[in-house]
Amino acid sequence: MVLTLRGFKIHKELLDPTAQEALVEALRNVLKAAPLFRPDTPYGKPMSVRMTAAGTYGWFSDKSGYKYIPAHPNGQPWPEIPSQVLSIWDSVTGLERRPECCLINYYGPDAKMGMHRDHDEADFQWPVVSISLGDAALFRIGNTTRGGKTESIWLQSGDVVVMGGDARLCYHGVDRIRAGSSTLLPKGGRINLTLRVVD
Ligand SMILES: O=C(O)CCC(=O)C(=O)O
Ligand SMILES: [Fe+2]
Repeated sequence: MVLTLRGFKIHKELLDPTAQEALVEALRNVLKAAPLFRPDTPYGKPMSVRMTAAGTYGWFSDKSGYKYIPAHPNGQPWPEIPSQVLSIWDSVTGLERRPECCLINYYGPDAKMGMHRDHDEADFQWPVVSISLGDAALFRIGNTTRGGKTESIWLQSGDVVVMGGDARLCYHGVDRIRAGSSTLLPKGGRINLTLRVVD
């Protein structure tokens, strides 16, 4: 089932439990090679989400701002994006072009993500694809400018969201996680993958 909310295409339960398990297994290797870290916002406050990445680029934030970087803060190149993840991109976008960054966000029980737009990429014609695994998250969608009315939807494990077209530059964020709502991740919490064409 695909829902459209303000141009965000939400593929409910696109990934069945077996596909979700396989994805978690593939991510285990990525996380071993590129451990989660907690970036600082440009305002100096640590983010509540921990993150890492796979692909040519990883997304990074510190006092100097937001940017894409070619290696993990520990100096190692980012691992490759797992093939299962690329197949999901292929199936929901139908594009020849593939993403160069798979950002991996880990939300513990108290983590959230403030309203923002993804606008550090070179070309906004390419969509952003987001994959939810583990605990459910209350996802809020706003407008192309900050403020105004918003709408929220719970994203469940296995849901895949495509932000393309006018929705590509819409504000969005995660208000909260419903801790314990999924048993997919052994330690609980939520993993969100966002796939982006960077260059
Ligand atoms: O966790 C989510 O569902 C959204 C993540 C997000 O918006 C981002 O990483 O830019
Ligand atoms: Fe985002």
